[in-house]
Amino acid sequence: MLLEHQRDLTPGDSNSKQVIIRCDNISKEFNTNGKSFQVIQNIDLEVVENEFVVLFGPGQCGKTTLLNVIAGLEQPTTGTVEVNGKRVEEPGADRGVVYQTTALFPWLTVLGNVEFGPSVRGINKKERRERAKYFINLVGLKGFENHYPVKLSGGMKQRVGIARAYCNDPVVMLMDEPFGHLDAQTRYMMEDELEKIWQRERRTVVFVTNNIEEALFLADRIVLLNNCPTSIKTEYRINLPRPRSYVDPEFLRLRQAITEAMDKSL
Ligand SMILES: Nc1ncnc2c1ncn2[C@@H]1O[C@H](COP(=O)(O)OP(=O)(O)OP(=O)(O)O)[C@@H](O)[C@H]1O
Repeated sequence: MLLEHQRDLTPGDSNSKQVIIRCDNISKEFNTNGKSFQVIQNIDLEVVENEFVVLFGPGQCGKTTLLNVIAGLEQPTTGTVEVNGKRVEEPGADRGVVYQTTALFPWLTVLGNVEFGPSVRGINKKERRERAKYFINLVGLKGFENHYPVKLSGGMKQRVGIARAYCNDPVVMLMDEPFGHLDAQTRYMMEDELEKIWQRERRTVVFVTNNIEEALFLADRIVLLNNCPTSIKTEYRINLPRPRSYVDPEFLRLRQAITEAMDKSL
């Protein structure tokens, strides 16, 4: 059944906004001990400026691999990725990444971690400190600038990870289950915070999750992936007003419909 939200999903159809991420016929095979294992099969995906796209699909279907290909951490076996018109061949500062467990430098403070990227890029101290403080503030960590990571909770570490990625002024944010390790209450809070941050500091986002509530809370568009080797099963434009309510009847209806669609792809 075609949901109302699945209409208008041809690439480039999103109000004619500029395409920022273009994945063209991506396939990925891993070779382990002489055996090849296909994880991604012929994915075409376009993400337009400031769009929040969620990659949603069954466990181990290949979501992280696809994100890593966009990040330049994995090379596709066939196909190409472009970000802002530039071919992706390796990781780059134009792509900020946030992972499930954020690897912060333990010997640097919150401020040191957040301004690390701009300092490597040669941004002068005054400018990078101002930027770092702005983003530390934005993620709700004002007052923790001089704390070391070991003193921070899991949620606070993820906030630092988000501030660090933003501080490097990326064109796109790539987020791989950034709240997957948090307890349920903190996770809801962080989803809410991320939505607010994104409303203030718009970026093109690709966010990986296997949590349907999280996907519906955050996405402009949910890309539902098939089981491994993964391909795009279908897509849903999520037009619910923001901030969203987890108990809104339309939210619940979509939650059920998308969950059922995913179950069929298992
Ligand atoms: N470097 C690698 N070498 C070999 N196989 C790999 C490699 N990276 C991932 N895989 C395999 O590819 C498949 C997809 O993994 P991937 O982590 O991309 O899926 P996922 O959908 O993100 O999983 P999850 O929902 O558990 O986060 C898995 O079977 C995994 O074991």
